[in-house]
Amino acid sequence: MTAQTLDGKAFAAHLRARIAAQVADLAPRGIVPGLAVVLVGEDPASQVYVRSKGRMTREVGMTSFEHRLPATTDQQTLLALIARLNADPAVNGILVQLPLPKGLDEAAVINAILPEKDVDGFHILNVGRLATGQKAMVPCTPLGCLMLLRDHLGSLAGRNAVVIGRSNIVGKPMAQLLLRDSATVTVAHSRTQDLAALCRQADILVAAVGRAHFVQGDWIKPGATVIDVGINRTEAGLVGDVDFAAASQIAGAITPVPGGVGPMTIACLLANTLTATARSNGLPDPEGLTP
Ligand SMILES: Nc1nc2c(c(=O)[nH]1)N[C@@H](CN(C=O)c1ccc(C(=O)N[C@@H](CCC(=O)O)C(=O)O)cc1)CN2
Repeated sequence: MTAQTLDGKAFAAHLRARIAAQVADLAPRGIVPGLAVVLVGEDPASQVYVRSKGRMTREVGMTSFEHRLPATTDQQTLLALIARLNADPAVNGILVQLPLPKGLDEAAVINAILPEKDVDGFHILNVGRLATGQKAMVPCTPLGCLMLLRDHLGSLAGRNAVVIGRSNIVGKPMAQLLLRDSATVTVAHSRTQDLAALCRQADILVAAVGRAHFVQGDWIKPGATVIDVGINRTEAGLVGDVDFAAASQIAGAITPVPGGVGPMTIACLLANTLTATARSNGLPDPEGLTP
């Protein structure tokens, strides 16, 4: 069997076009969504992601505000910038690019963002709202995974889902979203016993471990849908957490790396910015952009 490739790049392009149309619909009301991205330090990958975020924000007709601070920035300076962005009515969404340089308190910085402007969905209030089924801002990467899964499978109800990885950015919110869609969810991690056997029971397998080709072909249940969140830079280029060549012989569908989940992350950031803008203006949530 050769798995269907779930083309995140094409899906994300389509999603951005829909967002652009909804942004254009807001213009007659004098509403232009604004997204502020804060980058501290010079991490090369983060610089690439922030550049792409700025470009795509402008492409869908939103206003992009970029704040680049040196790696030596102290906590107080960063918090002062966030306070200014919180108070700025032109800014509907605020994102602090992660990881932050050592010495800065990531949790304190994230929790300083107004929850309604927290387009990353990392603020403790949004985490709690998602976990309790309330209206939340939802983290972009898991939201993108959910969109791909729903598009491919339709209903996720009753399906066995295994999420490998328990990070706050991907693993935990992914598990919450799958639960919300009535999947039966197991979160696996470095201490999980017989991970291969567990994965072989998964109708949906989400790999978010950050280790190149960690998930092997014979871990996959025949016909399963495999979502690879990993982005690992190796001598052979960019690869995922799943051995794509081997897994695609057994899976029913699989996301590639690059071109799978990655592009969905930025498209969902724009979706969240539009959602934040709509909510702050007392408008209904935009069509098809929230879980
Ligand atoms: N504040 C945040 N920080 C980080 C997040 C996040 O969601 N919020 N996620 C990642 C990085 N990230 C966005 O910030 C991101 C990662 C990957 C891609 C992407 O399109 N990847 C491409 C490959 C691009 C490349 O060559 O590196 C792909 O997979 O096809 C977009 C955004 C950590 N930080």
